Amino acid sequence: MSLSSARVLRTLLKRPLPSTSSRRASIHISSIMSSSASVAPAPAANITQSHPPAVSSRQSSADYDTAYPIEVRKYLRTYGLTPPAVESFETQEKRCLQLLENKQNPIDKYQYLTHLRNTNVNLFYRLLSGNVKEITPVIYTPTVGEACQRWSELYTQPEGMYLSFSDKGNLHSIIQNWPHNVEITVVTDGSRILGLGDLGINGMGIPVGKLALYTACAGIRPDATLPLTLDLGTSNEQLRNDPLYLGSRRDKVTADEEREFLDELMAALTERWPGIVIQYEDFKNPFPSLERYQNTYTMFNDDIQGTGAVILGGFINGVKQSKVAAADQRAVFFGAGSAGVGVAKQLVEFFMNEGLTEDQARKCFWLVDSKGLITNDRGDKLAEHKLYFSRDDNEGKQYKTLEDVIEYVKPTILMGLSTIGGAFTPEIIKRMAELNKMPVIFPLSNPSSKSECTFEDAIKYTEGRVLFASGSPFPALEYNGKTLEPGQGNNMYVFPGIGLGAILSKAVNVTQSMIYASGKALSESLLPEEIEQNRMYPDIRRIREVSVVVTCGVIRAAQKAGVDRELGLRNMDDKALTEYVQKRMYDPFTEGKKVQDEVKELASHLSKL
Ligand SMILES: NC(=O)C1=CN([C@@H]2O[C@H](COP(=O)(O)OP(=O)(O)OC[C@H]3O[C@@H](n4cnc5c(N)ncnc54)[C@H](OP(=O)(O)O)[C@@H]3O)[C@@H](O)[C@H]2O)C=CC1
Ligand SMILES: CC(=O)C(=O)O
Ligand SMILES: [Mg+2]
Repeated sequence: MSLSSARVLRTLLKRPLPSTSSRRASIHISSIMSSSASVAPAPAANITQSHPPAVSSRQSSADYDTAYPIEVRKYLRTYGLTPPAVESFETQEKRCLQLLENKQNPIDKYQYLTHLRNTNVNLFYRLLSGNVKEITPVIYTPTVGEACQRWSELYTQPEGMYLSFSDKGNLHSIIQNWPHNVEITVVTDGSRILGLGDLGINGMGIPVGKLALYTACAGIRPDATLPLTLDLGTSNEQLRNDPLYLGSRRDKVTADEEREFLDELMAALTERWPGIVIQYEDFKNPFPSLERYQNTYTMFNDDIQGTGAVILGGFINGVKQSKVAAADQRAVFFGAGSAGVGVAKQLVEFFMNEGLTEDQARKCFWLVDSKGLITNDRGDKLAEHKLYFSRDDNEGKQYKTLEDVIEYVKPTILMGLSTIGGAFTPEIIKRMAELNKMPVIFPLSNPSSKSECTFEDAIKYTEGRVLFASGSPFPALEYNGKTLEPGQGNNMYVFPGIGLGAILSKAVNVTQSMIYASGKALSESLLPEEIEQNRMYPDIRRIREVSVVVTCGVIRAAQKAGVDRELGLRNMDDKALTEYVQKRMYDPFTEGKKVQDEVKELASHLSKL
């Protein structure tokens, strides 16, 4: 494309471009009119002057794809900036997989993948989509746990926004610095990162990882995602004393200060990007913010609600195998925090749908925290979120250890959301196997080091009869001549579909019915052969098609609740809705093709002049 065409192109581009975004147009025009590598429209004036350069380059990194044909490189003005060969996707993938394999440890692999995402975003997502089972454990749990623990040590570039408590009063203005239009953000204050405790702003790895899954699993465009970390101080003294720590060295703000900050944040985000979906993640006490914002903003809490939905999905399929009726279920939850209570509440709703009254359903649950079984007469002041499940039928007796609780309750279900690795000892697992034909044992704490037991132990000590799902992945096992696949009860099966469903339906709120629908849709996404294999969760390699099913379920629930604003979707039958969702998903395999089509179309316009 010659420079003399620039004026003609400028006239042409006053019209909307045929296929790709105006972003592409701005790259093209700016790259032709000047030699600067400008990417995004300038932000409004604000107190911070410039964009972080690495963020900008991350968002334009697709332009340096070695799969682009020569004419596309010329169009993008990247000709000569990449090696001459025009590569197939297969060759690119081969190199990436080789490089990954040659890295000795998980964190090196994590760093390589971060680099790849920042230098060729479409290739990163092609690689991830084609190897989701192998790569998810590197960019998400368990490796993301270590990445967060070492974030300050390993830091090389910004990958999202950091907002500090000292920025209060200016959040609206600072948010204008983000150079892209955002459809979804994942926000954390780092105060409970997986089961690893308060990691302060080092928790940024979680929004980055979750949003990468949003793109890979639900096809939300990478540049429409905003990883957001709130620097509200940290209770982690070791971090505050670490010379490399990149956050404020102050103690955690008070609950009142946090609320004021979040009020301003929520208003600022929605003012800049009306309709933005806001996912809360890994806050130490997320109940107040969920309560406060769920009816006012398009937001949800992944640890309470997403986890509840994903366990609901697997549990519905587990019950079909164990055939234990709702009325006969007795569930012991080891851990009564956001995830424990979130999951228990979701299962209460399921038991009610199975015919129990709310009180009957609630009575099927015994929750255990760091002080033992939660009862009304335990003698301590219970946190608000524990009250609903607090028992009043313990006849004055207190049960302090998990073993004691198991002997008392004789459970059919044992859930682990405690952050205590190895808490389900061989004795506990064996006891569950004595009590049940098919015990449900879900060690759901993350990362793997915090899992309450391994898949191997669960199989060994139940003689292969366990219905098992863990939060972090475990390898498959050979047992009695059969290959057994562990279930992965991780909210990654549902949050991408909850987010995409909320975006596409333009939901004003994320209702409880939408959350429930996501779990229900997940349970219905199993293929006949997966049911045949007694799986509770679909093969993770199908996560993209599963996310479409979940998204459709969420959209239908939004319509039923009347919170949708994209009314056109109401008239679509299920097939049309599925196709609509699929069409709206970013596909890293066809991105390059779109640019090629654009080049062809422009060339054809020019030839007619
Ligand atoms: N699989 C998945 O998709 C998900 C997994 N998780 C995982 O679940 C775990 C918990 O998360 P979350 O609920 O948000 O965390 P919280 O900090 O909110 O809750 C942790 C709970 O575990 C209890 N606990 C801590 N130590 C012990 C102990 N020694 N014995 C018994 N109970 C104990 C705590 O007790 P107390 O209340 O007394 O402090 C608390 O009730 C994390 O590891 C997280 O990674 C979370 C979300 C999703
Ligand atoms: C999976 C997840 O959200 C967690 O462990 O916190
Ligand atoms: Mg979480």
